[in-house]
Order: sequence, then structure tokens, then C-alpha cells
Amino acid sequence: MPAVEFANVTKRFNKIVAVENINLVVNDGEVIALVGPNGAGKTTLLRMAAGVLLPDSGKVLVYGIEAHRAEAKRHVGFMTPMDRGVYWRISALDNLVFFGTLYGLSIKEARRRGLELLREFGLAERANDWVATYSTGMMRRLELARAMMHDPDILLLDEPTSGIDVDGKRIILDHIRRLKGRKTIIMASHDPQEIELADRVVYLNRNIVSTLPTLKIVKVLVKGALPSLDGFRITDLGDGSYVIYASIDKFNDLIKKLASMDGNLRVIDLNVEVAFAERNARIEERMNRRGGGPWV
Ligand SMILES: Nc1ncnc2c1ncn2[C@@H]1O[C@H](COP(=O)(O)OP(=O)(O)OP(=O)(O)O)[C@@H](O)[C@H]1O
Repeated sequence: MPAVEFANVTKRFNKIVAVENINLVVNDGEVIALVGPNGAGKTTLLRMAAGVLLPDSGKVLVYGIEAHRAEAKRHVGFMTPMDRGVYWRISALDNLVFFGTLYGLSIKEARRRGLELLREFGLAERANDWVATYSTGMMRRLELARAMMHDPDILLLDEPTSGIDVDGKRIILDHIRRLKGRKTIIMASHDPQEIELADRVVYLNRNIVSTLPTLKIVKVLVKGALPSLDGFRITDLGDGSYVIYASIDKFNDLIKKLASMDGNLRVIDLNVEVAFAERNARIEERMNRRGGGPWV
């Protein structure tokens, strides 16, 4: 039985159609990245799978049970976007104990599990501090810990590493990597390093545009003085900005190189939308025909 199934799902907010006729089966143990532009409906899909939002038509099922029902919710941990899922005026540990008891853990069990997760996410020293004193990155890690308190089979992660520093990001990405194969994970993402963890990338723009096994190329827009960069294709846009194309395995390398360049170079944007294997293959083909002409 699929872990999560969207069957003909449509959701509107007044006149806005957030998602339309979505059909998607997520298998047990699969890691899915939902990718698409702002407003594409990624968060809406996650909220429906978490059972906190009902579809207008169609069905959202968790192990065959409608997602809003309590038996379905027990299987699911939802890491909400930004910092909406925890209480600010109590400590991190009290938050975890509170949410743990909502899922039926005893206070003692919830405390043990909460401390274990706080340790794992590098927050043990701040366990008793008010969440209001946390940085964005610490808050995101706490959000993930909260979603994991009841050891759910399915994790719904909304941009899990957005807006956080390199160390915080590494802790979360390593954790997700360790969960691969043991949990079903659906992740809404704009981040190539998150997307790289997925078994399947579902590109969404109100409805499903394409489903592909892997992401191949990331496109980075930079502005300023760009010294030569061996091993990367570059397009000069002529206005002092450049597009650099990096395969996913070289992306970290590229970011390190860009970071080590002097302050005259700025990263303006990063685009994964055009990065799919299908389109990459088309571009490669065109380049080969032209004998290696410009990309755009
Ligand atoms: N509670 C709401 N009330 C009204 N409109 C909403 C609500 N939630 C979402 N929408 C609208 O539904 C559409 C899909 O939004 P959603 O947040 O699912 O997109 P997203 O793909 O997660 O975007 P982003 O990448 O910016 O996070 C958008 O047009 C948004 O404005």
C-alpha cells in the first residue's frame, strides 16, 4: 500500500486554484522532492497530507486512511514552513514534551525522547532556553525535532534548511540522509542540496508538470567580475552577469569557489527549474549540433 496517495486532488482558496487534479503515489520508504516556483502549491500539498487542510475534491490518503483522520495523523510528522510550529514563550524541551504527550507519550518518555533529539540536532545546551531566544537555524532544527517526537513513518518537510547557516544545514541534511530508506519523506524545496537527497523529483505548478528520477544541473546567476572557472559552463549575459551551470555533484565545489572569490561577485539567483535531465539533454543536443555555442 502506498504511504501517501493524492487522487484527483484539487484545492482552491476563494478564486485561487492552489492545486488542480493532482495524482501522485508516494511509496513506502521513498524520498520525494516537490519542486516548483513560488505559489506552485507545494505547501498546500504537504498541509493536505498532514491532514490540516482538506481538499475541495479528490482524496488524500495516508496508508489508505483519509489524511485528516487521527489514525492517519499518527503516521505523519509535519515540519511546518518557517517557525510556526513551536511555542516561543516556553523552552525547547518543554515544547517537545508538550507535543510528545499530545501524541500519547508519557511525560517521562517525552522528556527522554526530547533530550535525545535535542542532542542529535546540536541543541542540548539550549534545551531549557525559551524558543524566543533561538536563531532561525536553531528554530528549524527544533521544528524537525518536534516533527520527529512520535517517530512517524512519514515526514513532510517544508523547505527544511531554508534560511539557515552551513552547520545547521549540514545537521539537518545529514539527519535526512540517515532516515533515507527507513522513512517516507516528502519535501517541498528550492534547494539543490535538499533535492539531491530525493529518489524522485516531482515538478509542480498547480498540477504535476513532470516527474523525474534525478536532478542533473543547477543554474546559478552571478553578477560582478567573474574570473575563469575551470570545469563549469558559463554564459555571459552581457550586462555584467553570468549564468554558471553546475552538475549536482559539482554544486558544492562551485559554491566553495564562488565563496572564495572576492567581494566583487554576488550570487543573484539559483534556479533548479530548468535543471531537469530532460531539458538538460535537449540543451546538450542543441549544443552538440551547434558545435558548442552559447547556452541561452
Ligand atoms: N491560506 C491561504 N489562503 C489563501 N490563499 C492561499 C492560502 N494558502 C495558499 N494560498 C495560495 O495558494 C497558492 C499555492 O500556495 P502554496 O503556499 O501551496 O505554494 P508553494 O508552492 O508552497 O509556494 P512557495 O514556494 O512560495 O512556498 C498560492 O497562490 C497561495 O497564495
